[in-house]
Amino acid sequence: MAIKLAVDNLSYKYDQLKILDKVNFAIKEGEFIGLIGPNGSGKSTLLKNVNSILKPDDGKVYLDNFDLQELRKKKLAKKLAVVPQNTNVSFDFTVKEVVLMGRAPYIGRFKGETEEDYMIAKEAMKLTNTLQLADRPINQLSGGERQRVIIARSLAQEPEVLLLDEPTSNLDINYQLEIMNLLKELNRKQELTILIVIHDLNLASEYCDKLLLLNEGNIYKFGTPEEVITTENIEKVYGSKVIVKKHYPSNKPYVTILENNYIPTEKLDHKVHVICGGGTGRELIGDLVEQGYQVSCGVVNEHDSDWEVAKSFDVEIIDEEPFAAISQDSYQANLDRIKKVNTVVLTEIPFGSGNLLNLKAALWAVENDKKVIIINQQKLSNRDYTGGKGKSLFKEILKRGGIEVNDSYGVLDKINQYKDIEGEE
Ligand SMILES: Nc1ncnc2c1ncn2[C@@H]1O[C@H](COP(=O)(O)OP(=O)(O)OP(=O)(O)O)[C@@H](O)[C@H]1O
Repeated sequence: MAIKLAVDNLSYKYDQLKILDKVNFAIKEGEFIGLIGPNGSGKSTLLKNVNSILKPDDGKVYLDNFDLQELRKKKLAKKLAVVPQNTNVSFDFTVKEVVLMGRAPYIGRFKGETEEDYMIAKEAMKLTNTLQLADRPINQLSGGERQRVIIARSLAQEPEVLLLDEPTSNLDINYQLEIMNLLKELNRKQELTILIVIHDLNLASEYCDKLLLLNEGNIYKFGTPEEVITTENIEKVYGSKVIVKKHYPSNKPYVTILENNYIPTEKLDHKVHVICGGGTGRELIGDLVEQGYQVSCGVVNEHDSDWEVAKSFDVEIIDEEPFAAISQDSYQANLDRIKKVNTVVLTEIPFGSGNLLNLKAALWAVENDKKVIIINQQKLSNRDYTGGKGKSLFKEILKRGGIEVNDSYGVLDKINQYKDIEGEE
């Protein structure tokens, strides 16, 4: 795909205050890019530079390899449309009139709108579900309705690139999804290239091909949602504790923000050890910590995503070097930890020769009268790469009293029951 929009070494200052500092990125034709970042990180300023409302102090923006500053306004408006953050319209135009304004770059001097202009405006209203509002004065509409009308106006421009500055901020959840679905459809069917400022990280992750994460006027990361929305990136840039899981069924990253005050300072007496790895324990570790349990986990490889989450919660970790098989020492350390806890949880880890000792640790736990809860929704046969050794250990754990549950909610239910029984004893 050809490069549609390129930002080359762009810097921008408001008075003497540097807001954007040597920003570089390129968007290919037909890409759907989300511009994310904390308040004040420079997203709107970047969009205004791309849209030529602001003139860069340094660097250039290229649209189809043409310097944007050199393009005549009408020509630019046929290629690039903007949905601004503020959708107030100063005069009391009707919706139909506002949408027709999108046709301005196509209407010759001293000429009126043609039949074709009306047809295109009507189509834009149909797409944005605003046709029924056509004769209403725009200033009497709700914020969400007005926002959809402004999107209709920009579609009437028949642009190749659409820039949107938080178009979903005033919308209720249904309209947010409706707008994002509409944008996705325009992007896929008409190959509209989209750059959208969006605060909701989960919407951004779900809908955008790539995300551009801004931090203090610099690009912190530009890549696929999987590359950008990681616990580490989000915590660094936004400064809040988060859990990043995969969202079902899209498998895109999904962020849950954990306020610090969600983590109880007083811990419960009940200790839980999570045998996990490869991201299978992330969600559960977060939930257990939030509920106040004393949590440990292992054996996990350093920098594995479970390890990252455990680290961010100061959970005790029995760890192994990155990508290394579990050593006897780590296995023993895992058993030593298990001796001290009330409950052991085995998550849905795929098993290979490198981590079979984690299954053995779960078996050891149940043989030593620990309560062992096993998350087992995905068939073991789909995640056993040990030629049957894993399966027989697994059967043994069940035979000796391991309790199966479907997911982390099931685990929390069981542990809450155990904790209450202990409290009564
Ligand atoms: N017209 C202006 N004059 C002076 N400073 C400005 C102006 N507009 C924005 N700024 C400052 O520039 C910085 C970046 O603002 P910008 O609006 O680009 O951030 P943003 O990432 O879009 O923020 P938000 O998420 O809050 O919309 C902020 O510190 C802001 O106060």
